[in-house]
Amino acid sequence: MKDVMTMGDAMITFDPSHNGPMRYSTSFERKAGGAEFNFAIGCARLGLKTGWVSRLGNDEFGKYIRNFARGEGIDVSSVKLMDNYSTSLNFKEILEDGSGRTFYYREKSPTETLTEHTVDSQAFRNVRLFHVTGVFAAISPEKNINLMKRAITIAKDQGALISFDPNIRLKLWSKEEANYWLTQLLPYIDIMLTGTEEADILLGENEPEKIIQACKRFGILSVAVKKGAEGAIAHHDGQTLSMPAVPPSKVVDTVGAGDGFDAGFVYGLLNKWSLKRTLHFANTIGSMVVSVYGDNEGLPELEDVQVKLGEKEYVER
Ligand SMILES: O=C(O)C(=O)C[C@H](O)[C@H](O)COP(=O)(O)O
Repeated sequence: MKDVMTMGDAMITFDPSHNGPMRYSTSFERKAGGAEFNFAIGCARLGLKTGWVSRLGNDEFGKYIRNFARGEGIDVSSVKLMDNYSTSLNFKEILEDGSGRTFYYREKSPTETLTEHTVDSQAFRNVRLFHVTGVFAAISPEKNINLMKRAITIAKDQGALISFDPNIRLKLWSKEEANYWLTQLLPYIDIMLTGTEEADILLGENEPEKIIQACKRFGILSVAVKKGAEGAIAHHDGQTLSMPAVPPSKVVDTVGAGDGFDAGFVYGLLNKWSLKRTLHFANTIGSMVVSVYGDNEGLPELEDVQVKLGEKEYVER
């Protein structure tokens, strides 16, 4: 039995060695990223038994990403390296305030080869939670929405919860396309993890209370609305709670905070924590991610969060 399963593309992420406009960035650090991949790392570091379904290029970068995931303790038995495909790339621009832009080179993603017929359907059985996001959907909308529906149905039939982060990337598709395809997934979703702008595209609502009500109309009973530095509002078990963000020690790179929040939120729900504890835990992880460079380098292990929350002592030497 796995705690968590996810499916999606991963990329080599090039982080600039200096902040500022990308056109002046002359050196980069080679790392790895991708929404579902970051989520899987976040879950695995918290101690959840995690699996990831993907396709990477049969190249040096694909081997690096697969080894990286394996090193994090993620089950990569459903990650295959494909001949004639190159691993996707992503160059990051980071501005002075930690915000930035991404530049994708992923026109022919190896996950194109992942179909209803080639996917290992066994991967979705016996999992407590299956996490999907709009990034994977955006890569090949028609094929991937069908694949996601099929995988979700397998997981759900065996009792899994389905969590969903719209992760709408307007460099990959338009608002209209995102709305058309992603709304098809909503009737299957149990846990919605969204930002307000994404919710506006998806549900036509950008106020947390209205987002929660709109989700309910699709049968989505657990909702977290992420508002970055303003904190988050969540609804679960009939209770709605708003909590401020946990102030980070510094903000150097905001990418990956949402994925980290998602991992923390599902961790709390899987452990049947109170909504208050779950939301504070997820906010804490988000704040830890933004104070470290990289999409997933700041994702903490469980012990790191416990130290941050004052639940455990940090012993220096
Ligand atoms: O896979 C993609 O296309 C991505 O955009 C990867 C991003 O690194 C993460 O998805 C970060 O997303 P946030 O956690 O919302 O900052």
